Amino acid sequence: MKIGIIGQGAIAQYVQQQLARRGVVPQVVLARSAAARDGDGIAHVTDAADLPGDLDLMVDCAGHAALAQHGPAILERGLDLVTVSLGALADQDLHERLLSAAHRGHARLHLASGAIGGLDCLRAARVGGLAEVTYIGRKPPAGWKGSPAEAELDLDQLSRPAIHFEGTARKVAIAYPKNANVAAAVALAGTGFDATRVRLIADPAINTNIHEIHATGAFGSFTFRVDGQALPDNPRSSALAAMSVVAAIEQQDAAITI
Ligand SMILES: NC(=O)C1=CN([C@@H]2O[C@H](COP(=O)(O)OP(=O)(O)OC[C@H]3O[C@@H](n4cnc5c(N)ncnc54)[C@H](OP(=O)(O)O)[C@@H]3O)[C@@H](O)[C@H]2O)C=CC1
Ligand SMILES: O=C([O-])CC(=O)C(=O)O
Repeated sequence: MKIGIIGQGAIAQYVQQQLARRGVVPQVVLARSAAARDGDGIAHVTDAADLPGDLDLMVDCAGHAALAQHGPAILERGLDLVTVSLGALADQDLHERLLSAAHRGHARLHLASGAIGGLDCLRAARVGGLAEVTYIGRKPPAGWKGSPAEAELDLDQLSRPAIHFEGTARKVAIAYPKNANVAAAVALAGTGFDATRVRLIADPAINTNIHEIHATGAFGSFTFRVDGQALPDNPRSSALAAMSVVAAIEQQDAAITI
């Protein structure tokens, strides 16, 4: 597969390392600057129009702004796109633009599962009717740096768990673009952005990113919890999110998928 990657941060680097283990070197990186990293030897471009014509897949590891900036043009030229920036779809206008670009280009936008699991259960349960879905995200204070939690709490002085957001998945996905893509994943697999309830907690007693789903419906009830290790280069982002991108790439090439 000929792959291009958007971004060169913590997730993108993990993905590149894992691809290298599988003998795959990305053809191109779409970045904010065309200057290649020392020794990476990969072409860098800053505009989707400059991507090589023979790519099989683009992979967004760069966040909401990058998906909004490049996603529609990539899909419109007929290139499938894997993204980890699911929360961007809470913006209805962008959602529409991505959808119509995908239709026009006969391309697909694949949403990586990210730092959470259990989305298959929600997707199936939705068929019979979901009554209530709640997502609770809990991270150490450092994991909320650079988010609206800083305006609610003194993250450096926290001595007990503190809630800094309660509301809908739509609100949180837009307000916390670097931290609440998981809420968007739960919403998109389950009851949607406006019906999914979300609570975010900064907890000084933990050192993992803990994500929980509680769902009830015609199927019965379901609880999911993951204690995720953060990526060494970014305490905000769980390693599982980067792993899910690699898993999504592997699915694109597989004859049998799960
Ligand atoms: N679905 C999920 O569960 C999760 C999703 N995420 C999403 O993934 C994103 C990336 O995470 P992570 O790698 O840890 O973050 P980092 O901050 O480590 O890296 C972000 C990278 O994206 C690049 N970037 C930002 N905007 C653009 C743009 N417009 N065009 C091209 N590149 C751009 C940055 O470029 P530069 O170097 O120039 O700053 C940087 O290389 C998060 O912002 C979040 O939205 C994160 C964790 C979990
Ligand atoms: O990586 C995580 O634990 C979750 C995250 O940042 C997000 O949902 O955007």
